[in-house]
Amino acid sequence: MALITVRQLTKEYVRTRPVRGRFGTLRTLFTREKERTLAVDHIDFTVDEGEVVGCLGPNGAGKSTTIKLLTGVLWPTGGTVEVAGPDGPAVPWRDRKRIARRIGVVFGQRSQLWWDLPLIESFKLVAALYDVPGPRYAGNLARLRRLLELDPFLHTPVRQLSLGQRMRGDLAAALLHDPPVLYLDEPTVGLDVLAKETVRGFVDEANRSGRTTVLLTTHDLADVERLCRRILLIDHGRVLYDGPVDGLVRRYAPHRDVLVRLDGAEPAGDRLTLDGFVGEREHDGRWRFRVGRDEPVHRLLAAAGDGRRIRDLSVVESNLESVVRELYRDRREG
Ligand SMILES: Nc1ncnc2c1ncn2[C@@H]1O[C@H](COP(=O)(O)OP(=O)(O)OP(=O)(O)O)[C@@H](O)[C@H]1O
Repeated sequence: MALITVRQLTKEYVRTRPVRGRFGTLRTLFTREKERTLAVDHIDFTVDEGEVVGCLGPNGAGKSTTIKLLTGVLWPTGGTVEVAGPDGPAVPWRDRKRIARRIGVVFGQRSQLWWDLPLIESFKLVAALYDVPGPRYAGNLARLRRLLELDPFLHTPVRQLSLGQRMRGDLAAALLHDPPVLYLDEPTVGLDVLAKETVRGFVDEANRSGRTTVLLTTHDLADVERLCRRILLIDHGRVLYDGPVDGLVRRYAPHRDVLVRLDGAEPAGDRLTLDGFVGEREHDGRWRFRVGRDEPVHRLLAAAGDGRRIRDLSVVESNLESVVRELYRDRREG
C-alpha cells in the first residue's frame, strides 16, 4: 500500500537577479528582473510501507528541494504530496501537526538538536514537543540508547559532540516519537567508515524490525548498495529512473569490459578489431573490449588468441558506481 504519494510535484525558486557593477547591491534592491530555477519539475512517485528508497542525482539535481517539500519545510509551486495515516492522508505543508507525527527527518548537514543542551535534554524536549507518553518515551529511549550506543555522550552538550556522535543523536531524536516514515538527507556525509556503517546498520534495523519506511538522499553509493532495493534517479528536477538497483545497471550498462594483454603481433595503432569486436588500447598496453552482456566472450578470446598468446585477461562488470559516474558525466558534457 502506498504510504507516500507524490503527484506532479513542482518547485520553482524565484529570486531577484543580482545587478553587478557599480552600486550593484543597491541597484539589486530596485530591480524587477527575476531569476527562475525549476528545481523540481512535475515529479510523480509513490513509496510503499516498509520500503527503503534511495534518491540519487548530481549536485543541483533537486534532491534536497524534494525532501524539503516532503517534510513541509517548503511550499510547492504545484502538485501534491500525501502521507497516509489512520486519520486520513496528510499534506506536509498544510497538515503540520498530523505530518509531524508521521515523519522523522535528519539532515546530515544540519542538526535538529539544541546546540547548548546535553543530548538527553534535547530528547526530553523532542518528546514533549511530540507529546510522547512517558512509558513510550522510556521504552523508545532505552532501545535507541542501546542501538546507537549513546550512553558515553548522553549528558554531553550537543556542540561538543563529534560529527558521528551528533548524527547518532539526530537519528535517535528523529525516531523518539515512532514515526512510520523517516527522511534522511545525506545521513552519512562527512562520517568516517565506521560511523557510516553504524548509521547504515541502524537504518537497516529500524526498517527491518520497526518497519520504518525510509527515503534517503545520498552521494555515497555504498549507502544505496547497503540499504536500498529501489532507486529514484533525479536530474534537472525530473525522475530519470525509478526501479531496482540492478535494473539501473542493466538499463544503462548492458555490457561488460574485457581487458586483455597480448603477446605477439599487434597493430601499431590504438584500435584493434577482432571478429567484429573493437578494442581500444589502454595506457598500460592492455586492450579494452566492450562486450554485450549476451554476447559470447569466447568468440573474442578465440580471435584474440589467433596467432598470439593472451598473457592476461580480466572481465570488469559494470556496477552501480560505474553507471552513475557515466550518467553524471553525460549530464555535465550534455
Ligand atoms: N533557496 C533557493 N533559491 C534559489 N534557488 C535554489 C534554492 N535552493 C536550491 N536552489 C536551486 O535549485 C536547484 C536544485 O537544488 P537542490 O539543493 O534541491 O539540489 P540537490 O540535488 O539537493 O543538490 P546537492 O546534491 O548539491 O545537495 C539548484 O539549481 C539550486 O541552485
